[in-house]
Amino acid sequence: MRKGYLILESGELFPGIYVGKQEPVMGEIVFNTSMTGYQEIMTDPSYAGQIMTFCYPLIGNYGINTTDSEHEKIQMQGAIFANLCQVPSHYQCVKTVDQWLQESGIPGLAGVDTRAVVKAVRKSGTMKAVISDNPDASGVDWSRPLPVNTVSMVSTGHVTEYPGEGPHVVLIDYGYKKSMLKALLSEGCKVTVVPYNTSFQTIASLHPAGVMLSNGPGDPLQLSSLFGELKKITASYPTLGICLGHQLIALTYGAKTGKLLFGHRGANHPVKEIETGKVWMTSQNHSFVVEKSSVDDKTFAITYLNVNDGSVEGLKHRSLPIQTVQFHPEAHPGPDDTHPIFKRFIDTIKQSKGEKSHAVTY
Ligand SMILES: NC(=O)CC[C@H](N)C(=O)O
Repeated sequence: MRKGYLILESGELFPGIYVGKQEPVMGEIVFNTSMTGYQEIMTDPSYAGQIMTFCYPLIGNYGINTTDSEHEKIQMQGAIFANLCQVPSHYQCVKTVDQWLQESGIPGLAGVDTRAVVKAVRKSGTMKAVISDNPDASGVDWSRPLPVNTVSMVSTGHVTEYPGEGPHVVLIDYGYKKSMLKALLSEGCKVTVVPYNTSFQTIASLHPAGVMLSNGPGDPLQLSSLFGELKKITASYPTLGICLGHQLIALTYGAKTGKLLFGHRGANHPVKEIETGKVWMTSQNHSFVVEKSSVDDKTFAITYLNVNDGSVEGLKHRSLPIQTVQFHPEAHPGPDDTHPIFKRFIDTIKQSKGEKSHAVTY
């Protein structure tokens, strides 16, 4: 057992035991309050560049299986645990979290007072942090920048087609989670996954019936050079934007985004659907939000609001078939929850088929 330390840029130091790859790493410290789903969280490309603090005190008790990953590999820079179970029990378990971290070359710390870490992050906000075997914080170079072009690090480099009998959806990959693809395929869609910087012309040549903009890591403004193409794409096809996709659509149509102090990450974030007054429990994972005051009422209707802090959780374009959600409908923390958002998107595609009203020629 080797001692390791989590050092926050604000100066706090938290001791623990090194797990996974025992080497130093720097990232942005965040926390997630979910009680289960650690395999999905660790492989979600939206966490690229971040060190994740798991709030739930016991992680790893059902091990790692071959089916639940959201991507082929672990995406986070590092992981912080209170108790990390080394003897998991589940009929599908193939390895422990520690073994998986080691194989993947990702450092982690176990035995950490994660409640204290969360309190520090809630006070000072998400910030740089390091995992190291050296408790002397004076040696850390905090001026070292964290990567900003994180989407290009996780997006695919090629076009992949998944067959289906239903409407053809082009999924723009900013770091998509497999559950998103699965949700579309389960509705019978044919899906073509394309790289994050695919042009309008290339997408048009695929003749989609609808377009989906995925989740992804980092600040949505890293992709500001793509807003022109995104405007042509979203003005031409029924569009669904999820999380980063939602933020990109808002920015493309003139709204602004800002950064929350410590983000929303967990599986029980209450969101109110404005039209019905119904409250959904949602899975969330984001730092950035669309600023409510920047949403032009003539362009968008706000469709969902966060019950805890009133932040914008969804938009619907007033004249184009564009809908967006900040939360993750594919990650339904209960049995079905917000999956109907995909059904609604497919209904919109079916209704729009043949209609020329929104088609734009460039
Ligand atoms: N899950 C996501 O798509 C996250 C979006 C963005 N990277 C944020 O942190 O706000």
